[in-house]
Amino acid sequence: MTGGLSNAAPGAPLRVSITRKAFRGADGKLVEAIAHVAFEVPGGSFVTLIGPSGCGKTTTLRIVLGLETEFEGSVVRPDPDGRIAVVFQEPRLLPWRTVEENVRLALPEGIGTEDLDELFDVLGLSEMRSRFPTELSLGLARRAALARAFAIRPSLLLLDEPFVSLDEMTAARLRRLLTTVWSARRTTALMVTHNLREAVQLSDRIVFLTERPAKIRGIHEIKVAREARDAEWRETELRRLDREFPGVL
Ligand SMILES: Nc1ncnc2c1ncn2[C@@H]1O[C@H](COP(=O)(O)OP(=O)(O)OP(=O)(O)O)[C@@H](O)[C@H]1O
Repeated sequence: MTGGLSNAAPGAPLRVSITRKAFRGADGKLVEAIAHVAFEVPGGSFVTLIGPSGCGKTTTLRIVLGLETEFEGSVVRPDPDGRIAVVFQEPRLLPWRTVEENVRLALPEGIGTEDLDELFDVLGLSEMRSRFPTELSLGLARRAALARAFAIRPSLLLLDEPFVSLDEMTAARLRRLLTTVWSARRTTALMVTHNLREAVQLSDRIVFLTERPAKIRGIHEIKVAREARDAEWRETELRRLDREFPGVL
């Protein structure tokens, strides 16, 4: 069955309600990926999906993106004319283009390049604009991928484990940069991660999923302002979530 994918009014939430998604495996058997996953991402907020490996997180993002159309349920996107930006686990930059060219190539018609200076500056990429992706560390390449995503002024931003396989210091720096750039260019964002620390630092809402086939295990709201989430607050919050959702931390 093909699920509904439509666009709501600008500023509206992203509404996801997937009542079933199954894949046919190579052996012909059906693999149930998602049993029932329903949540909202309020307009201009940052929501994280967290759950065990293989539980259906990327599949949920692919459904929101419109790449998977065979599912039961509905997805209502926030903006009828809006652009969607995606940041994948791998930066996916064109190796034969410079950092700046990679970003410019993503710009749709009607989006000027005048504020790219500010974007590169915020992301600490000003000196890297004319470098090629092979000349960048993985951390810098991830920053370039963030620049490319924010440059198009998306009304919906999807992030699929954007900081996986980085050392903790680099990942922490990137999380801070993401918070800064997202605060400056606020958009409705949905991120997938395995990392509860990351979720606690970045999110307004965390959606916990069960093992495959994914169901909602619980939804946790974070009302504390990001700038007030210091190390002590984060540790207390993590302990609280670890008690409520054992095994995630
Ligand atoms: N195209 C496909 N064909 C068959 N099975 C698939 C396909 N895509 C995903 N699956 C299966 O669906 C389930 C959910 O996959 P998905 O990639 O969404 O999980 P995930 O939660 O993102 O995993 P991870 O955290 O490891 O990235 C897995 O069992 C996976 O093997």
